[in-house]
Amino acid sequence: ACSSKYVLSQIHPMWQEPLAIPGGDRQSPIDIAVRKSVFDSELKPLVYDYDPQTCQQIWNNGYSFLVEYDDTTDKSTLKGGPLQDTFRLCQFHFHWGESNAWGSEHTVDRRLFPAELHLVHWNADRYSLFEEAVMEDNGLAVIGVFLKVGKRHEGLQKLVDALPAIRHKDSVVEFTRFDPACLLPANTDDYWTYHGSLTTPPLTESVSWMVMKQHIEVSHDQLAVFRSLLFTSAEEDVQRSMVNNFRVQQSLCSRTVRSSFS
Ligand SMILES: NS(=O)(=O)c1ccc(C(=O)NCc2cc(F)ccc2F)cc1
Ligand SMILES: [Zn+2]
Repeated sequence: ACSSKYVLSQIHPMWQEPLAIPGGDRQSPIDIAVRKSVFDSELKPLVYDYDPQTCQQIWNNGYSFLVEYDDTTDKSTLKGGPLQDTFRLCQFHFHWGESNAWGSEHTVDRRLFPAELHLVHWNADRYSLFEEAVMEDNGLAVIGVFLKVGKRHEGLQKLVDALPAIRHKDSVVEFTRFDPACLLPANTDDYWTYHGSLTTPPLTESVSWMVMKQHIEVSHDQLAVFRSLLFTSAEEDVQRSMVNNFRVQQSLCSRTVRSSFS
């Protein structure tokens, strides 16, 4: 009876909250209460400069799928915004729900989106490796972009077409010449920014978050392919759909969310 593989979409144990959290007063994600955010005229536009040639592979890490970039040189960088230094792109990934009603990690005035994109960068001016930067206060910069279901996203399709090859945890395929800038909204000047953490263990409090005000649109069918991924490796008897891979909103504590727009 165990030989028949069946698929469950249950809350993955990983998303039960760990007990002890380092510090714990600047955790992510959060709800962005728009009327409580503070306009900061000092915030500059984001300056991103991504080289599609640095795209290397796409893989299923058992939490999400990641598109990884060569971050051994300053070829794909982010600066400006609230950032003092130059940050290198190391990977991007998504979080999504089992239905279009939820899936994002951040919310805006409690509004949930079906999915959220995270572009992960680390401070190459001050550290020499991601693993070092991830432990430091000003070590990481993550851009968050909300996804809404609507028209098909042409740039996303190349990525969607690669997903069946990495259905199971720990599967990886070569993935090249993908420009992550195509996943950014037209307007990247309007964002909210705050100091937070990784949203998956080890939840380290090293992230400058920049959440875009403008969302991008993907089609229902494109999002459905995300949900065809599995949390489980090929060897496991019970396969579990990779859905609801988001963390619940955390307390803002004494933090203020700043906006780059009034
Ligand atoms: N959802 S998110 O954008 O907040 C996020 C971004 C990156 C990571 C990550 O790199 N984890 C692995 C990892 C963490 C470490 F702390 C050290 C090494 C390492 F590989 C986790 C969550
Ligand atoms: Zn993430």
